[in-house]
Amino acid sequence: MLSLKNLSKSYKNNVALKNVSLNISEGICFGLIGPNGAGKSTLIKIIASVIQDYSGNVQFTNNKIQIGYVPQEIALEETLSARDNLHFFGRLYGLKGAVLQKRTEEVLSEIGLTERGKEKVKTFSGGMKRRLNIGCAIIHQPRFIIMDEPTVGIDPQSRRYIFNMIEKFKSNGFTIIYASHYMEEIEQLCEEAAFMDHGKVVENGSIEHLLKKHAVPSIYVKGRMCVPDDLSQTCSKGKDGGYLITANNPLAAMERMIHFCNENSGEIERLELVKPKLEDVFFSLTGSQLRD
Ligand SMILES: Nc1ncnc2c1ncn2[C@@H]1O[C@H](COP(=O)(O)OP(=O)(O)OP(=O)(O)O)[C@@H](O)[C@H]1O
Repeated sequence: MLSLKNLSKSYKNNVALKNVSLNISEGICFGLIGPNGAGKSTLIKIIASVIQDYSGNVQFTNNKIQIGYVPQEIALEETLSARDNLHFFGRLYGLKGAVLQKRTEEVLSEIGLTERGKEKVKTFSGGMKRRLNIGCAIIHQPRFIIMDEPTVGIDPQSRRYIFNMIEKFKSNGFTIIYASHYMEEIEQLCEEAAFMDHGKVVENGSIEHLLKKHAVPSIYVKGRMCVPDDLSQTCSKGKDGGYLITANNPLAAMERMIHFCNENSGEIERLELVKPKLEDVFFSLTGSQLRD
């Protein structure tokens, strides 16, 4: 367990974190979500010990736990090869000799760069750099991996590759903290998440709990028909000329639509349940006002 208690951090007059407390269980992927400037990177840097002048307490149950930190900005030496970058980071973590050689080859294979190991990083695509950035963070085999927006600016293939790596980390019992703006990534990868805004945790819990508490399901209906008065209050225009109706009991709303249509000789072309999304939770908790 990682326990964060009353973490606060200011950059001169700018308050980045205000009394953040969280418990993060081991063996899960924990998502950090929030608009620009919410404080996610600051929190991550405190956990990774990159920032040390803060108030509050960071406590790991296992004091000897090793951390791998994947920073938001790619931190590689462009003029060196992938292999030499891995060597460099491995040596920083105290690896040497045959162990360092073995780990370097293992990591190159894990990040799909064995064939390109000799090439200079400056010739790499965004996806290759992101994968190598992760490789440098796991060279010392940490069981706790912190990733700050690791899929920014990459193609779907590299993203899929990184997701598969994360699934493998999870099946090996590793703990991952994953910050992202991409809500569908958090939904797909994480068991639990915290929403941050203006330096505070505004909500946290399991993804299921967050969706249940903050997002209302909807139904989508399209056809030659009207919407009954009792559903029209929560009805808005959907795509392709259909209607989106939010309803706490979507199955009852679907039944109501079918009956109403039958009674009024309408015709339904499409009727679907629209599952609530984490994005709905995000806007419900943080609003839609721009942050810059
Ligand atoms: N080195 C710094 N000096 C001054 N202010 C900073 C510094 N780093 C962050 N801040 C400020 O602290 C606040 C929190 O920033 P932080 O980078 O932690 O947020 P974030 O949620 O990670 O944002 P983003 O999604 O844009 O990466 C912001 O107001 C930011 O401008």
